[in-house]
Amino acid sequence: MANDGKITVTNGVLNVPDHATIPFIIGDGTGPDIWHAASRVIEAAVEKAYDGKKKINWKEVLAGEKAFNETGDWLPKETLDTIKEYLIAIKGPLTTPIGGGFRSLNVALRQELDLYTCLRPVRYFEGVPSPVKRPEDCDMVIFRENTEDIYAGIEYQEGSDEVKKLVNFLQTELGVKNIRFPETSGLGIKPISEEGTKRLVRSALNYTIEEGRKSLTIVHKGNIMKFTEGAFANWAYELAEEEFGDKVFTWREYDRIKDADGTEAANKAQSDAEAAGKIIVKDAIADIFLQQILTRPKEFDVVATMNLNGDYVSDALAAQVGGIGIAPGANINYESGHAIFEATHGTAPKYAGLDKVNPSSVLLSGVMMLQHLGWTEAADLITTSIEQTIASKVVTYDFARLMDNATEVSTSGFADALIENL
Ligand SMILES: NC(=O)C1=CN([C@@H]2O[C@H](COP(=O)(O)OP(=O)(O)OC[C@H]3O[C@@H](n4cnc5c(N)ncnc54)[C@H](OP(=O)(O)O)[C@@H]3O)[C@@H](O)[C@H]2O)C=CC1
Ligand SMILES: O=C(O)CCC(=O)C(=O)O
Ligand SMILES: [Mg+2]
Repeated sequence: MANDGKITVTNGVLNVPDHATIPFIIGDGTGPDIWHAASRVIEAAVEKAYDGKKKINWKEVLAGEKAFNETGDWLPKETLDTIKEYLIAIKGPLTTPIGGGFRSLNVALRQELDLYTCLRPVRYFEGVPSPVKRPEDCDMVIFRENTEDIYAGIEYQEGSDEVKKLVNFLQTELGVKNIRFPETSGLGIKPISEEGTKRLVRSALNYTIEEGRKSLTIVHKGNIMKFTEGAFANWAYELAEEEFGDKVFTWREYDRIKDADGTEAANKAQSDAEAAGKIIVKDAIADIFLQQILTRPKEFDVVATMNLNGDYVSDALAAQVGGIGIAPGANINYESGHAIFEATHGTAPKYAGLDKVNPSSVLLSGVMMLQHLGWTEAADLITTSIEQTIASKVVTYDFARLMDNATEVSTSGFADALIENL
């Protein structure tokens, strides 16, 4: 096989061979259940769309429990090297221990490969049971900054020498007086940078333009964390106005017009901008945002936010369209071309090996991957098949328990039904 099926990138554009080699991590817990189902559907869709002309050659790389059992290493260097070399990968979920133990392998992969955008589209599939009245109103795309924030892992344990030094430094050098219980505090540091913010917001605005979306909402808690979350909002607006000036109308612009010429002039400027097809760049404080995505979801479209907010928002929005069983995602560096596609959910360990959970999240992550490769025909076949299969009420347990007259199928049974409906 020429070039061993390697995908390459030239000036940000992918070169994808017809027989592409894609590394995959099978994942912990329910990872193998969903991977076996999803990979079968992807293979069948590619075969049907291209009649053998295009093909994916899966290349397994190890991480998590399987890696530890086989190599003694949770995230072997070979895995990182292979993904670096082959550019695009897909993975199942990996376990992270709580309150101690090793740091997240999922986060480590994103940091090692500098996959600064966590892209999580949230859309409704007709027939999926949802806790809200009009789930179809929720059609949002989350751009979550993926390398900074408290996920950088700069955290010191209560009682450690490091925390004592840091508390002492904060109190004596910086005059900090309000660590409420300095002897028994653990401390975490939250780095948010101008570069990190701007590259994320640039990717979100490029996407907004390319996909013909209408608005970008910057979600932050900048009233409380002024120099991290507040700075994120400021840099986001700055980037939007400096680099996308003729294509956007920002709420900062609105405020400037309002201050100079009054509310009526500002309202007119915004409606003129909307009529001209400009993207409205606005912001929302994270707490009210979590309320408004439920009460007025139509007002939100593309969303840009930091790592922790993005993690919470991802699961909250997934719930609105039927839950974490149908929530895909991708971790992308648009410049290097590196990308790892993965579901939003975790390992769901209580269901491991039961052939029970919904494979749609990792499968739709595969659909995102096919779109990213330009293999849109195969991607569309899978999307349509998921639509038809759910509409016929053939679903896994998570949907079946909330639907009347559903036919509950296993993970592999759902994959069979999807292949049948391709
Ligand atoms: N990117 C990654 O690899 C991620 C890894 N994790 C890790 O996963 C582990 C478990 O995390 P936890 O917080 O329990 O979250 P999980 O997402 O693993 O599971 C929580 C619940 O979500 C539902 N769920 C999850 N996956 C599916 C699916 N495929 N189909 C249907 N329902 C599903 C189940 O709900 P119900 O009980 O109602 O049936 C499950 O009990 C932790 O170690 C965590 O760190 C977490 C998130 C992302
Ligand atoms: O890495 C983990 O274990 C959890 C990460 C997570 O929840 C996410 O990225 O959505
Ligand atoms: Mg999460």
